[in-house]
Amino acid sequence: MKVTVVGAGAVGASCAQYIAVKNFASEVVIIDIKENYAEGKAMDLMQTASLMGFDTKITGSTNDYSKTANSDIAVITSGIPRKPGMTREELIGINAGIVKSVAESLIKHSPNVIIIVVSNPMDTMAYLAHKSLGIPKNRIIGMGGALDSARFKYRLAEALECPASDVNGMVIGGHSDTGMIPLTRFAVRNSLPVSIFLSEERLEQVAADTKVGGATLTKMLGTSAWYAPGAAVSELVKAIALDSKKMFPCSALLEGEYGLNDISIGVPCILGRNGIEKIVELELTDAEKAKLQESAAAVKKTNGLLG
Ligand SMILES: NC(=O)c1ccc[n+]([C@@H]2O[C@H](COP(=O)([O-])OP(=O)(O)OC[C@H]3O[C@@H](n4cnc5c(N)ncnc54)[C@H](O)[C@@H]3O)[C@@H](O)[C@H]2O)c1
Ligand SMILES: O=C(O)C[C@H](O)C(=O)O
Repeated sequence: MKVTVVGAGAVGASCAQYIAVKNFASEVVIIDIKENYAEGKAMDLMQTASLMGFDTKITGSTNDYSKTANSDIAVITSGIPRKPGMTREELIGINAGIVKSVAESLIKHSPNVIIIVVSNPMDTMAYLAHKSLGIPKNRIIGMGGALDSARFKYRLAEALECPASDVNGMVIGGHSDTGMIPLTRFAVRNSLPVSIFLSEERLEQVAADTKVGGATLTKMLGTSAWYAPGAAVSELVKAIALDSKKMFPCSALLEGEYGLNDISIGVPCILGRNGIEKIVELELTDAEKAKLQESAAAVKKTNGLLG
């Protein structure tokens, strides 16, 4: 299993690290435009192999896509991150050109690759990859919901004063400060609805904190987060590599599901060796449906800014 990670920055390096440490891929190639940067990150990571006990071979390359040839999975993290006070949508002007050219270079050398788009604004960048490449829709996956759901679980565990491993919950909708939809109705501690333990007001606070999870960290760090994003990507890569058929909310191109068309947005997906193997359609309440429609309208507005 060969995995390419484009962008050797904070998220790309964290993603390569988690993939290697989980030890399921034979090879990870990191690629960046900054001279020697990916090579340096790859060497540094390789020097952790004997310490961390993994056998994955990590190499780096400065923009030479021939090194990525025949990748099974490629992750696009190239582009600029936001600074405190910015929205993800403000990154479109610079990141759209980067994501389009990177996606085209990847497909030239790996015609069967499954692409995971991370660069922001992620739902629009995933849509752009679909429109630019025209490959089967199961092979382009936007990563946002897996991260947002991890943050939802973190906030639920905080409110419940329990370990995150005791809770489960999912966030669907657009990967934006206002568009995320934490599905509080379905969230559980062990198998019990969290509404047994938390008041409506506390659950609303959990949802609100989840939605601004990225902005909160950007304010604290001066740039956006990387550990949880990298870990979330590594879980999607692992589910595809191991053909696990696990469910994650992913930004998927919709063709009528949830009443939406011509948009990539976060919905529950089953991941396996073919990428998105199934989009799961939930029975949403009228209020949840309205939130999803509103979230989709905002993503479409951003898509409209693509040249
Ligand atoms: N979808 C998500 O959940 C999620 C989570 C975190 C970050 N992000 C996004 O991921 C992106 C990367 O964030 P980061 O913190 O790693 O930024 P970063 O600045 O640390 O790294 C980005 C890297 O991309 C490289 N790059 C730029 N243009 C390139 C090109 N054409 N080809 C190859 N490499 C190129 C840069 O040289 C840099 O090393 C941002 O757009 C950020 O908003 C998304
Ligand atoms: O918040 C950001 O801009 C980066 C990323 O989308 C995140 O949620 O951490």
